[in-house]
Order: sequence, then structure tokens, then C-alpha cells
Amino acid sequence: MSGRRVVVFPSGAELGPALAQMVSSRAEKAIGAGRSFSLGLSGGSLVSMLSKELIALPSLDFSRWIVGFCDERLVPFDDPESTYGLYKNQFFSKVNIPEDRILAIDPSLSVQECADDYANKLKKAFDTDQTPVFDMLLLGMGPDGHTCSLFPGHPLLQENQRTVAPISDSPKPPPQRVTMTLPVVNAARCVVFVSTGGSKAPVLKQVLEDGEGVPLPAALVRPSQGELFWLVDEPAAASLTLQVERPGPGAKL
Ligand SMILES: O=C(O)[C@H](O)[C@@H](O)[C@H](O)[C@H](O)COP(=O)(O)O
Repeated sequence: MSGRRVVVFPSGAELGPALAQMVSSRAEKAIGAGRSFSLGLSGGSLVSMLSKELIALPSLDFSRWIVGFCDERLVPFDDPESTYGLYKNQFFSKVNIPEDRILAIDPSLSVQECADDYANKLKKAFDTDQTPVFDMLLLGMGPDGHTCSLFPGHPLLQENQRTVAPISDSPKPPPQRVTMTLPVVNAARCVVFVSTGGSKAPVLKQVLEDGEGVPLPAALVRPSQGELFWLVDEPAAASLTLQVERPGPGAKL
């Protein structure tokens, strides 16, 4: 890991544009190197923040993007709980990412088949039997310290064979989901957590500063070669004592 950076913004209003700038710069780098740009998305408040800010950026070339999901809820796309459905309405319908480069789950399958099918989609898109290496993964963290659909104390935290796993006992509804596993998350070139709001302050402190006890899932995200960023707002950072960055407007990350 090339060092964790904790970056604090006054509020989501400043964080959002900085996140979009990060995505755009990593996309430019990948495409400039002659590759596609692979991006993994998460749900929660990230959906609207990211969609709004990316759409606002001028002249982004989405034709060489490959978009996957760090986790997804096993519900139909038109269910309000579907992360794909939310991105479709707020983002995919407004930009020109080729449809076959959006790697979504097949919600008509059983949870086990759905995980296998999604793992196959990754395998084909990345043309590898090995762990796929995403250029960038965007993650959220729940108040319990979960990320993707990797929950505290769950056996899936030990998964080291599969790239994608099913979960049918998610403590957060809906219970059936598919999730990338930690080896995929930790293989990415750049991982960015986005966490905002005062309700995240205690868990953020625990994940970033508490070296004792069993680490929470979000603390197990440590990309082996890649960058790790935590983009947070002042309320979420309120309890932190570690050294953080407070970038000025327009600073590039
Ligand atoms: O699948 C889910 O249940 C959510 O997507 C969830 O994992 C979310 O990412 C975190 O709870 C952080 O969400 P917020 O950033 O909105 O707090």
C-alpha cells in the first residue's frame, strides 16, 4: 500500500467535486496509458453525489469506461433498493458508457448463481482468471463498519478464493446480496472511501485510529499496491486525532 490519505472537506458540497476530479484524473491516466478505465461503484449516499458531480464535468469520454459494482442487492432493477437502478436513473441514462461495459448482476438468478454469473462477467471483462485489478473502487462504510456487503464478524471476511461471493444473511436488508471479496478490493489501483455526517464519527475513529481488537471490515481494506483515500467531511472527522489533509478549493488529489 502506498500510504493511506485521510482528506477532510468542510462538507459534502466541497467533497463531491474533489471526488469527481479524482475519478476523472484516474480515468485520464488509464485511458492515456492505452487501457480501459475500470471503476467499481457502491450504493448509499454515494450514488447521488457521484452522479451529480460526474455529469457536471465537461468533456469526459465514457466510451472506454468499464463500470462494475462493489456489491449489489439481489432485487429487481426497478426496485428502489437496487443500486444499479439508482445509477441507471441518475447516471448511466445521462452519459455514453456502452451498455455492454456496465457489469451488472442478473437479479433473476438465485443468489449463488448470481454471484457466479457476476464473477464470470468480471473474468470476461478483465480477460483474466486471476483477481481483476480495478483502476478505482469507490466505497461507503456503514455505521457498523461494513463496506461492500462485508459485515463485521461474517465468515466472508475470510474468503480468499472467490472474487465475488453471495450473502444471504446480510444484517442490513435486503438480506440477499452479492459482493466483491477483500482480495479484489485490495488488488485495486486506487480505493476511495467516502463517508460523511456526524453519525459516522465514532466508527470512523475506530476504523482509522483504533489498532486494538478485531478490525472492522472497512479497516481490512488495505490495497496491496494501490492508493487508499478516505474522503470525509468535518462532522465525520470530528473525533479524529490523526493527521489529516484539509485541501484548499480546486486542489488535486
Ligand atoms: O448496500 C447497502 O446497504 C449500502 O450501499 C451501504 O453499504 C452503504 O454503502 C453504506 O451504508 C454507507 O452509506 P452512506 O454513505 O449513505 O452512509
